[in-house]
Amino acid sequence: MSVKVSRRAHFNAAHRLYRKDWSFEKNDAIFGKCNNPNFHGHNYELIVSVTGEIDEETGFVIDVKILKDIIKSEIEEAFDHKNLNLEVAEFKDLNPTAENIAVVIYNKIIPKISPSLQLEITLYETPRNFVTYSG
Ligand SMILES: Nc1nc2c(c(=O)[nH]1)N=C([C@H](O)[C@H](O)COP(=O)(O)OP(=O)(O)OP(=O)(O)O)CN2
Ligand SMILES: [Zn+2]
Repeated sequence: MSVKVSRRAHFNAAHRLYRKDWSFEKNDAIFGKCNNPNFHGHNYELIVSVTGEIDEETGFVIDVKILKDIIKSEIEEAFDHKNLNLEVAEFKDLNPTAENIAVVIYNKIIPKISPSLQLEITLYETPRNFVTYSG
């Protein structure tokens, strides 16, 4: 019996969408107000979902306390109240779009959970814009 277990989390972060190898004009044409050189911020809402078989002894797919601690150490402590472009190594040369942030989050969490479990990341950049990545 396969069940999906989810944990919500959130972090606030600043970012700028642009490419260093493009002119300001080209970045402006592609990324518009998201290319503001002074950055802008979002209240990111994160849903981390883990799917797998229920353990017969515990009744858990994964203990949500373990999931909570992984999200805290791997994501919240690394991203919350940070400038993603300037302060988070993964985005030094990677545009911090919602898509790329979701992939980075997936890659940080996947080594911390059992290989028998499937991981899915849903990231809301705004209440209306969200992405989902599952490897
Ligand atoms: N595919 C993507 N498109 C956009 C991304 C992204 O990460 N992936 N990001 C942005 C901006 O960073 C930002 O999210 C845009 O915000 P905004 O347009 O203000 O979004 P809202 O939902 O608040 O806007 P509405 O006014 O409600 O439409 C842009 N594109
Ligand atoms: Zn933005």
